[in-house]
Amino acid sequence: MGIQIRNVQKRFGEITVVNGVSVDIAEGEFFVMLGESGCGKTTTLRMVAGLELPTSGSVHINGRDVTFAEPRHRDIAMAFQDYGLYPNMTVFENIAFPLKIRKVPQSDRKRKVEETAGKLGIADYLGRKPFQLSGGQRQRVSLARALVRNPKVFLMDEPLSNLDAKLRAVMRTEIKKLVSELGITTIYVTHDQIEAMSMADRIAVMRRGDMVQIGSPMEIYDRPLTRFVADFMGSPPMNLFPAVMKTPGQPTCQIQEFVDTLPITERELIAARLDPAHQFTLGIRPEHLKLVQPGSPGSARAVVDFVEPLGQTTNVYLAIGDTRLIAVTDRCASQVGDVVGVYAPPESVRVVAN
Ligand SMILES: Nc1ncnc2c1ncn2[C@@H]1O[C@H](COP(=O)(O)OP(=O)(O)OP(=O)(O)O)[C@@H](O)[C@H]1O
Repeated sequence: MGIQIRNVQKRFGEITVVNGVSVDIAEGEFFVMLGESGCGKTTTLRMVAGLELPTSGSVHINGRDVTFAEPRHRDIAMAFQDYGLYPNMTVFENIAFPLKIRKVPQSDRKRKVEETAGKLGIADYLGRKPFQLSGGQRQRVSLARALVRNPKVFLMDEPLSNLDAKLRAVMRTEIKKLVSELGITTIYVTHDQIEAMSMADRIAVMRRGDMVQIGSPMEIYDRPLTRFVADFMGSPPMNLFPAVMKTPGQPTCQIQEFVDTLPITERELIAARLDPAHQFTLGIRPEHLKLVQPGSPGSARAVVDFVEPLGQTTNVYLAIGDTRLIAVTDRCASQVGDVVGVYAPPESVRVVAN
């Protein structure tokens, strides 16, 4: 049950845009495909929807091979960035439309429309036309229309990207709550890492037609496997430093103080996985760096380059020689030009493939 995507590849002429992607999405799971523009997430979603046929590979939905099935035979609902509402129909008629074409009796239709509109907080607008609604209300109507017939699978492509930041935050919580309550298997496409982190049970980070890492939001945030993922997830991004293994188990890095404090398990990992002289990257999240007295044991001397107070936290931009890094701290007394110590707790230092 759920969705199985097996070795799905898509070529448009000479260009391969999806590169043999495989993933099992569990029943009721909220699965997010996250990546930059053009990485193939929409194309992958469209192949699950049946709007695009794979060049090779297969898609199973709830145990059935639907690789070449028409979209309407897949028992899926879809919501996109442009709401796709019928402008001449009222909100009621828009939401009722999928029930009408499935010949659901009129009395059931009314009940289901009112129930779904209630869940999405648009019960008061059923008599209006789409042009009489705000963007957020229109998106709610579009979601109601998708959900009204209790689909098993819900596919969403950047449904919130036309909304302002505050409304996006509200809507992402609402969507997540609603689809979890209804137990619908969901694939959600976005380029917004905050949306992905806050909504997903699992995220697939996509790059150039591949799913480069799949895991829970915190797994991906805490243990990015590659430099690309480390850089992509997190704002401000992870501090990344080139490192090299000159002697097995003894890495050297631009900021040697951080490497010297690496716990032994990380050293073993490095020693086991990488050849001497092999380049890799060390990563440290900005919130894990600590500002300490200059000269404190295990710390590196840094100059404060810029201080960016954000209210709850402060971004402190630092320079250690030519190396730039960012620390996120609570309130920060440091001023531009101050010399501080920067300490990276060993357990927070990550070894990342280039
Ligand atoms: N019908 C098509 N013919 C040729 N190339 C296409 C076609 N559809 C998509 N592409 C190309 O495939 C690549 C992946 O597109 P896709 O829409 O899947 O990316 P995406 O990750 O969803 O990006 P975005 O966030 O911008 O929508 C892009 O380079 C795009 O130009």
